[in-house]
Amino acid sequence: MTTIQFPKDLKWGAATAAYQIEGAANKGGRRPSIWDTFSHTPGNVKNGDNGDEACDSYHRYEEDVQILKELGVDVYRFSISWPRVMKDDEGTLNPEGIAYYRTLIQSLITEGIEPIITLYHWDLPQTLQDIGGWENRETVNAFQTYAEAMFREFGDSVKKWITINEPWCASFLSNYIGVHAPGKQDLQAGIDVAHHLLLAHGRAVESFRGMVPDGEIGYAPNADWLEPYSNSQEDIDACKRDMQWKIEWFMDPVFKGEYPALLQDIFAKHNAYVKVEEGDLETISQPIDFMGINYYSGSIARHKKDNGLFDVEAIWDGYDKTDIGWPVYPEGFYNLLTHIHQLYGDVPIYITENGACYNHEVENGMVNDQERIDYLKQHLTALHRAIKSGVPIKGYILWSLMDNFEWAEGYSKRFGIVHVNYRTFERTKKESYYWYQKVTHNNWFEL
Ligand SMILES: N=NNCCOCCOc1ccc(-c2cn(C[C@@H]3NC[C@@H](O)[C@H]3O)nn2)cc1
Repeated sequence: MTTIQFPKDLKWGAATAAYQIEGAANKGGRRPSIWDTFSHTPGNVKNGDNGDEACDSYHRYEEDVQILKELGVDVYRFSISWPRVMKDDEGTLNPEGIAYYRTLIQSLITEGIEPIITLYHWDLPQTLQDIGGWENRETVNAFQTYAEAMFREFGDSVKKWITINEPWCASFLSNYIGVHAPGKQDLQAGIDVAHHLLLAHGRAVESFRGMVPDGEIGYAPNADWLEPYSNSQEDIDACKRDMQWKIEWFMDPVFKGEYPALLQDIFAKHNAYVKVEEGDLETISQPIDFMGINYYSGSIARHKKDNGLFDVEAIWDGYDKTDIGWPVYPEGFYNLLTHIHQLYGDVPIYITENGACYNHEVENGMVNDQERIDYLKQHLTALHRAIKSGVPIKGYILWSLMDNFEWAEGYSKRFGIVHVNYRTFERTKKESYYWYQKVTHNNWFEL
């Protein structure tokens, strides 16, 4: 048997996000977010699902903290619901919301689990969307006000912070492709939102340096990996264009202080331009302490003329697929991490999301999700290979602790290592939970 042994200081974690697990959407003074509006609009979310109740973690957080404690993780990554903690967009706190997160944070620390807070995990207050949302530069100011309030309230006990989760999803998937909230299909809107998300990231980092001097802050881009189908320049260039859309478009501004020219030229062909104001890139590119990487899947891909923005076509035939239909592609994880290391050097990296959708149900009190264990083994092996290649990986945070509201897929797609019964909210630890529990305790696993 082969064992995969990780560095002793690697942090093990699990992740969730507010709108996906909390529920209590209209309780405790929470205001509506764009995902409340989007999910309550017929046709946007599978089966008409919404986050009104979700996993009811707002009321069941004590049980969830115990599940985390038994899991043996070092860190728990969760997000703060902006509309739950801010009464308005001018900085007025909602005491009930603040109290909820203070209790959650203290519960985690009491159990020896380090909290990692994500400030923006897509649940923008609807009141800001009503003035244009992230397309409006005013939302950047409101985000900085919110971030400063959170640093003031929780910076004494929380030392690791993530500004923006998956800016590609929150900008292009949501405002150009249109499958996530607010559901626009406008390339210029996607570019404007992406720029303002990066600017909001930079503003929060600026505030953080003065307010939490002993803390660490980063952000969490997502990327997949596209491997050229052939060594033709056409296929190589097609893959490069699509990957730049997730990697360079969101990392060059932060680490190089510029947007990639290749994509700016492509966007210009569609009369879409990034509108950078004086000082924006200086704000965006100030140093951060780590980068989160969210990876799920990838595939080979090839040039296909007039296909989408980048004349590229992913080829998913022949791959094992998860239950959300994405190829199982662990080599892409290794390729992505070493590629990012080559591009940006020794920026410390946390894997802030990696996991798989398998929709097993409870049978005789257990959930046999061997496919998820196999996915995790393959991807942790790829991670181990990347670490051995010199990529500075500081932690692995599994998506997700529990089944939850998977955005436009609703509750039809289960990513958790803990099963959730959405009628009773009963939690059932899956076989993958027990497998991961051994990894977090031993820091190695057997292939
Ligand atoms: N590339 N072009 N696509 C064109 C067609 O896209 C159609 C749909 O696309 C996508 C792409 C990506 C995702 C996605 C979901 N998660 C999982 C969540 N991560 C944050 C956390 O909350 C998890 O729930 N990560 N990524 C969904 C849909």
